[in-house]
Amino acid sequence: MGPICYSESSRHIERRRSNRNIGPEHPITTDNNEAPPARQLELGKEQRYLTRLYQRLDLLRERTRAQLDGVLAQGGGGTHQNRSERDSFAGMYAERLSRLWAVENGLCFGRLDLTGEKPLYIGRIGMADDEQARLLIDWRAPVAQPFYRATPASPMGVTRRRHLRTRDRRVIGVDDDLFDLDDLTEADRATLNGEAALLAALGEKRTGRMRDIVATIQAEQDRIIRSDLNGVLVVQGGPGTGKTVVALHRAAYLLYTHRDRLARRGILLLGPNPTFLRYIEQVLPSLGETDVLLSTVADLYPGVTARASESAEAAVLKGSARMADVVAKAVRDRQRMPRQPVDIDLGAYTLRLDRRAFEAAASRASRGRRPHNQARAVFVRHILGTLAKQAAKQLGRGLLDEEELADLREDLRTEPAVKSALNRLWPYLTPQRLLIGLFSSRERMAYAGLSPAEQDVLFRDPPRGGGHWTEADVPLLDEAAELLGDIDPAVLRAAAMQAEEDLAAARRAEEAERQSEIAYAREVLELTGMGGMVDAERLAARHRDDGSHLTTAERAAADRTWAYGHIIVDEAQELSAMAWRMLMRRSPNRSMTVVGDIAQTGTAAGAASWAGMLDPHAAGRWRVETLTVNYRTPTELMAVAADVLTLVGPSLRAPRSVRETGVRPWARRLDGPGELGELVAGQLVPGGRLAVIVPAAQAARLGALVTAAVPGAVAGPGAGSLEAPVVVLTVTEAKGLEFDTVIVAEPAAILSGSPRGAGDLYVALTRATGALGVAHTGALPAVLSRCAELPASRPAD
Ligand SMILES: Nc1ncnc2c1ncn2[C@@H]1O[C@H](COP(=O)(O)OP(=O)(O)OP(=O)(O)O)[C@@H](O)[C@H]1O
Repeated sequence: MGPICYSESSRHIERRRSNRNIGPEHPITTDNNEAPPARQLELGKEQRYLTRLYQRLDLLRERTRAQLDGVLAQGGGGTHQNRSERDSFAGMYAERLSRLWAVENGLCFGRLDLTGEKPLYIGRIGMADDEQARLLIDWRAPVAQPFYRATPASPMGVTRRRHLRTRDRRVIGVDDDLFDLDDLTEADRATLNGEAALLAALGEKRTGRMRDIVATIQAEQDRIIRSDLNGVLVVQGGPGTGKTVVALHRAAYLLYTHRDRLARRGILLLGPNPTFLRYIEQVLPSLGETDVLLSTVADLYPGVTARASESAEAAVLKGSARMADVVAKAVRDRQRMPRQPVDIDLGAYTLRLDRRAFEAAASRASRGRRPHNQARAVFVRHILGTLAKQAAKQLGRGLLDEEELADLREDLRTEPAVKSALNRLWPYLTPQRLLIGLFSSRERMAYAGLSPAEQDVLFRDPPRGGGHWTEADVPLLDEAAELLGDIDPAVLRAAAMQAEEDLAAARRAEEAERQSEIAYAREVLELTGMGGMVDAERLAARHRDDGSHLTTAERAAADRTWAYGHIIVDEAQELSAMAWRMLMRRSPNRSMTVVGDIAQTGTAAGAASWAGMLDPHAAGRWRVETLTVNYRTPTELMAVAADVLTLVGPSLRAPRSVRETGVRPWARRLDGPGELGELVAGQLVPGGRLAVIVPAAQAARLGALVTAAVPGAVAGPGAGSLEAPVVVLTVTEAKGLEFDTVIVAEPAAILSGSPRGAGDLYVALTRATGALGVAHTGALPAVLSRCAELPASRPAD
């Protein structure tokens, strides 16, 4: 037994293989499709099966909807327990229903024929009939594994792997890989062509949103998706090797396989920026999984939205590991005795706190490594004790018994002068207040160990309003929160009561929120087809009450100390040492998938090696898997990118591309930047998406030129950027994304724009799935000499 070999076509296949660099692990397949009647017969058979599956899906949806309706119809009355039981049933049915709706497209995409067994159909979810006979196998189930892993060398009992291509509810194609030559029938010959599914998927126009690849996962990717949950798995791979998409499928796989553990603790998926999260956000729902928290470092600290920008120098310094020590010292600075003793004027008499009294209280407070805000209670108790004794003496009351001293202590506690002295000596601190105080005082920065030059980089006046936090501040806030601990809720409540105006404003906001929830509930009802059956206002009210309805992801997002069941980090090479510390606190069990490419590191605070970033936290507990095949960028484009990669590191190797287009990348010299708009307009392909990737320093100017010249073009990563036919982005903004056509503008400025300029240019050149061009006003960098320089006004044919 072995892979099929037609005399004529095998040579053809070998040629296709070397062209597309598909490895020997792939079964040999042909695109011999000449047997229409036999092929039609196969299509008809598969259509009948698919129709049956959709009928079953419709039935399950109807049943689930009836169950949900039944629970909701019971209303909101009864005991608390009744209500909470009903809520959890309603939540369960609603989730099941949305899962059943999510799998409409591509419900079933494969069939596995195994020796001596009935064929298994593989799809997005598992389904059985009322007698519990399997109709469809979830792609994540162990029995589905051969669909992705079987090779001629190791067929895993598979005789045939069939890819079903469907549109809406119709079968439009079947492509087979055969592993058994013995029983080759006429029908088999008509459907052989296993690579077709992959190549068809890769050749499709991009929509601006990442799609799932569940039908065409490749063996090396499948191994990563199903890799063990424990420990840190690093997935290293060049651009376009599927790291992101594999990470997303791994999240879906882990939720399926370890649902109990992960449903409680949740999965966090960290991406580089909000645009990237929007780009990938549809993949998990299309796999039927909605309860994964997608976030960026900038959004990981509850209550802070870090969008301000700062110099690269400041970001690098804030990201360095020694900032942990700086923050710790900044906290200790707030527990220091002033140079002079503190006099507390109580009108009738004056109390004095000297160094001895302070140090005795401070050393008691610091025992047991309590966080600052909790230690404050011990400090205050001690100081009040000292002051009470002094007061007794001054009042001439001599020795007091314990009870009298306690009364005196309590009296002193409420004295404004005492309160104010205590607040100076050991203030309640929020992380925000600590950092603002640190960066606006050279004296405090010096105490925390920052040199005068570093103080110049970090100094900033205390901010007037919100919106001043940067991404690099977030791990520092988190670090500070660890050392400070929570503030006593009673203290917080008292402070909140004083803020009456805020409360009134909050009430008004709440009413607005209520209205928007009702509007949202209406939309949900329409979308799920439940309108008419359930009242939107009642549904909204249900979801407003006490938070018990929140999903795991929502609860985790609001809790800084949440420990996730698993964390997936994409573009992980960009994370600073301080960001890793923050993440590791959220992953005490060190169950993580870390996805990235050291060669694409753009930020100076990012990784130079995985060991450098992971050894401090998970020495001996991380393993590396490498992806080697580029599914995005055609060979011709990758050749240009590979030249640039040698500037990043002479020993680095670009991944091999799975396909070629026959179109060479071009370069076009512009007489002035003003020509850029016209050039871009000439490259538009109907229905295709084009990105112009520009140096950060010229983003505003070039963005304006392109948007003025091309209708519908968008500059920057804001709303609508993913859907626009043309978008102008910097390299940082384009990281992780892909487009049909890419034009890299002013590559020399990208190269010289940062210490990691070569890495940036490499990233920019590898964003295209189809065509690549370079537009330059100065000389073309020598490293891009492989591009065909176009003298004429028409850039490429
Ligand atoms: N097995 C597959 N079947 C179909 N498409 C695939 C497959 N693997 C990857 N792709 C496609 O290749 C493209 C690149 O994938 P992805 O963005 O995950 O790569 P990446 O390694 O994260 O790239 P980068 O590091 O450049 O951001 C995507 O369009 C993805 O859908």
